[in-house]
Amino acid sequence: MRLRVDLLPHGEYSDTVIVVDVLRATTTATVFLEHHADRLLFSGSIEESLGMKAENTIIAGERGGLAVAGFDLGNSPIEAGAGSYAGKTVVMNTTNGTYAARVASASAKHVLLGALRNAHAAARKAKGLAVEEIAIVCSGERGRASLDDTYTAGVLCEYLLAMGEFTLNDGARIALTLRRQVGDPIEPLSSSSGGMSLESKGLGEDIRFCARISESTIVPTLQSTQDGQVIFVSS
Ligand SMILES: O=C(O)[C@H](CS(=O)(=O)O)OP(=O)(O)O
Ligand SMILES: [Mg+2]
Repeated sequence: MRLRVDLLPHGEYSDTVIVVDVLRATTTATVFLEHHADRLLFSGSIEESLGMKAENTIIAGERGGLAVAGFDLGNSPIEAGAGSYAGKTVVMNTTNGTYAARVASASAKHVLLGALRNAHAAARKAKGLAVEEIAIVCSGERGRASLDDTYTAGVLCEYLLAMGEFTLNDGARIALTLRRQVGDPIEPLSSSSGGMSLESKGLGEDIRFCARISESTIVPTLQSTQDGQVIFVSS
């Protein structure tokens, strides 16, 4: 089986993908499902999100790390964890993560959302689904590779290598080398450009939350892409 890490979304995926945006979209998505959201709908734009306002719908996301005017919530996993979403659809749109997930969903057979929070569960689920390739797709930071997502990809690779044999691409070797050199996740997350930007906005507690490894067994899983709607549910 091939194990591939793309440091940025690439475009074409044939088998199983784990999309990573540890700061913060895939962490926050996991928390929404932990708190019983029926489903997550990843929209293509802020305008599309605002057009989906309805009863039993929560509109969440950010620009520049902060909640958008007219949205119910931002992109904070701590804020998401303060609510209960049973019977609700959460519509998310963020700068990097929801875009990467939409790119992967256009071609892959299976798409999972991974973060440090659900790393072990996401790796195990991907191993169970994949036939020939697991691709870990880092969302990155505004079109550039990011330390936080690359480190998280390294943690996922470590778990996967403990579950079986893989041939690795260069991206997987880079991610593993980073993970093996830097044990503590706080360091790469807080020194990444996304992490420094969150800290400067007073959102440092989110970084600490996102750095906790394998506390959740929830893996957001692509349910459908019908009519251009990219929907994730709990698995
Ligand atoms: O909300 C976040 O943490 C980031 C914001 S930014 O791109 O770093 O300004 O968005 P995400 O899509 O979760 O990377
Ligand atoms: Mg990010």
